[in-house]
Amino acid sequence: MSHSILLGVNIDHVATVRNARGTLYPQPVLAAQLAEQAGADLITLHLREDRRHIRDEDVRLVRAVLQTRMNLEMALTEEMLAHALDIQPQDVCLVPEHRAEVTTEGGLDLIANPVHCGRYIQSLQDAGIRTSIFIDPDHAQIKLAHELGAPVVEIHTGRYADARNRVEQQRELVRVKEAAAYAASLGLVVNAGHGLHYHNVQAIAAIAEIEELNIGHALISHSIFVGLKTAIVEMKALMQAARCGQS
Ligand SMILES: CC(=O)[C@@H](O)[C@H](O)COP(=O)(O)O
Ligand SMILES: NCC(=O)COP(=O)(O)O
Repeated sequence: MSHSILLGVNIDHVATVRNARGTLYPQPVLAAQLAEQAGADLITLHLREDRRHIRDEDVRLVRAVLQTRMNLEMALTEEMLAHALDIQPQDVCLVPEHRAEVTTEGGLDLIANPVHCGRYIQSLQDAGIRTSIFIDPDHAQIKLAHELGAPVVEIHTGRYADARNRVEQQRELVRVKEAAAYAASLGLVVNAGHGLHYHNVQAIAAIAEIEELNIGHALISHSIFVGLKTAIVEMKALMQAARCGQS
């Protein structure tokens, strides 16, 4: 457990803006460099099968210039495994993908296919790539992630973020807290992410077992109005204040 908490900036939606018009700008690689200069502890990017935002060239460019750490999110496909083994990011986060989804809808279901998931974890770990599992706050899934050899889990905070009222939000917060404590008790590195923004991040950042938050859509959205540097500085300040019990 640490007094500081790391911020992974997910730059997917810089590419969304670029792809909207098919221009060369805004460049995700420039966003990655500016984010690092602003204090991002790592850069997260999701190379989706449908390339709706981040594309193969973005991953190569970012990997070539990154000073901190690349966390590459990918589905469990042979194509994506080959990309990861070629690019050699410091971290990979295995996430479920469904083409029709607007965004990631849930954590990876390890229980449904443990052998398949275990093979990807083993291949990545054998290549020296630290493997994280994007996972629901579910003890059975977390236990299996540990048994399959994943050193890291990223707890899906989507249900917390999408809660329709305070009661539901509190219930989901308790699930995240209990899952974080359980994962840490197994010796896993515990991260969290999805749907976090400037008004809901505090309660998650205050969870002592969580080492890193990956935040993208809300931060990039805010940067449209205040700039990327300010958006990152503000988010890190909120996270750190929450971690130190000052919010
Ligand atoms: C796994 C996760 O929650 C996000 O990092 C993921 O990238 C969401 O997908 P989009 O970025 O396409 O919304
Ligand atoms: N894994 C979560 C992530 O990278 C960013 O998710 P979001 O903040 O874009 O919802």
